[in-house]
Amino acid sequence: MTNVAKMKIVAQTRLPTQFAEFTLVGFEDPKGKEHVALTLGDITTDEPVLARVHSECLTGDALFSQRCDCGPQLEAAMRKIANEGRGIIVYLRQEGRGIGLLNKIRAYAEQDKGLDTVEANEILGFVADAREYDIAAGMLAELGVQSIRLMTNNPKKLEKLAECGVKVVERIPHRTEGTPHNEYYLATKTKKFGHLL
Ligand SMILES: Nc1nc2c(ncn2[C@@H]2O[C@H](COP(=O)(O)OP(=O)(O)OP(=O)(O)O)[C@@H](O)[C@H]2O)c(=O)[nH]1
Ligand SMILES: [Zn+2]
Repeated sequence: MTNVAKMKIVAQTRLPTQFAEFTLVGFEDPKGKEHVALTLGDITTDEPVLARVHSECLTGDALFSQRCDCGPQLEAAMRKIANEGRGIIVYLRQEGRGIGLLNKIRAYAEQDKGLDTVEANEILGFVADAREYDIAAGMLAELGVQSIRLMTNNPKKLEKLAECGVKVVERIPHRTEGTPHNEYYLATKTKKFGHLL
């Protein structure tokens, strides 16, 4: 298959959370970068697996930032998977849409001056979205996942995963409640990235 990164499972363990006890699987990609998947139940059968492919957002996922919707989206995904008793979260370490944490902070600083999220990336010399999904495809393949029902609002993500050979049988809308701080960000995602919000 093309566009599938060779992913190595390095270790795995139980991960008890308030939602369910997941299995946490630690991966290393061909460049030595670390990624994780959270799995619940048997995800190797031919029944499509409820899935979230989540790109790292330290500010949203861990620091409760209200500039974006990442934290609530991650939490909602864990909750939905727990309710079904089966699913997977592929957690990709492509912070800041692939530009890294410090550059994302630089981009936020540009947004503080009035630019939108796309213009801020561009003024810093980056493309609007540098993310790749070959690593997600490699993780899903390594874990024996055959097809997924993907929680996302991002049509580009569906396209890119399909290009990497991931069989997405259904898109499940994954909206969260906005805050006064992320209203403009979500509007820009709709306008410039075509997010279905
Ligand atoms: N460069 C940059 N990255 C951002 C910004 N806000 C959020 N991110 C990153 O964007 C990624 C999340 O992407 P989103 O566009 O929110 O959502 P998505 O994953 O494309 O789509 P959904 O599946 O619908 O959530 C994470 O890696 C965040 O760190 C920003 O203003 N600038
Ligand atoms: Zn975020």
